[in-house]
Amino acid sequence: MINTPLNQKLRGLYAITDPELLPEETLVASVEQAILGGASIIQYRDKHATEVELIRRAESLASCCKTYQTPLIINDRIDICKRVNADGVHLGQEDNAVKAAREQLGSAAIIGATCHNSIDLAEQALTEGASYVAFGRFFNSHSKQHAPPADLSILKEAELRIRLPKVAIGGINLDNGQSVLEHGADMIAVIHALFASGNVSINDIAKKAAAFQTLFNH
Ligand SMILES: Cc1ncc(COP(=O)(O)OP(=O)(O)O)c(N)n1
Ligand SMILES: Cc1nc(C(=O)O)sc1CCOP(=O)(O)O
Ligand SMILES: [Mg+2]
Repeated sequence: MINTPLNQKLRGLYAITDPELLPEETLVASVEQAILGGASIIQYRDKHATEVELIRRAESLASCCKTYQTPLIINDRIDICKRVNADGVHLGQEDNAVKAAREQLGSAAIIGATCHNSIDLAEQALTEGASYVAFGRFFNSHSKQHAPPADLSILKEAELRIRLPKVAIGGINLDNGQSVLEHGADMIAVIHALFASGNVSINDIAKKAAAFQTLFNH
């Protein structure tokens, strides 16, 4: 396993941003609420921003996350991670992506890999130097409806075979989160159930994050 002091944080609620739910005006304040509620790790995920917007938003988030000593992961973009001095990247199934990221970001970076429903992909990610493996989607997802489905049993299988923290993602909410943890997830990654509106106020994000974090105490 990669030995970073941040490894101790690879457990708990993994909050992922979404530009539709969190426009730039509310992005940092919303993420701050998630952190205050107890989120352990933040991912900046933004598929539609321009280069300038990506850098500006990632810089703002990096500054906020640094204040709270909460790791910031950048989705897809090693270059943006380097540019804003974030803690790591999350990568999909591009060829050798994890290996390239490890080479470019060094041994202290947190590098996550999407493994869908596959132990083989997780083994490959481990070999290439990943810090954690992500499985999903476990439930219907508002944020990525066509992500490949996964079965909760993959988490138990990974527990036996992959010596890395395991993230579960896809449609996770306060009702099904406990079952995901019971199957062996170390982190639950959430967009919609944490950041979707229906919030009476921004403070509700902190309350929801705290409720997710409570699941880890059982
Ligand atoms: C924690 C976490 N797990 C999975 C994903 C999905 O990554 P990917 O398959 O590359 O898809 P996009 O997020 O890029 O659409 C993730 N971002 N984070
Ligand atoms: C970004 C992403 N990746 C997934 C995968 O299965 O790889 S599911 C997903 C969306 C997660 O958002 P929500 O909590 O709103 O379902
Ligand atoms: Mg990706």
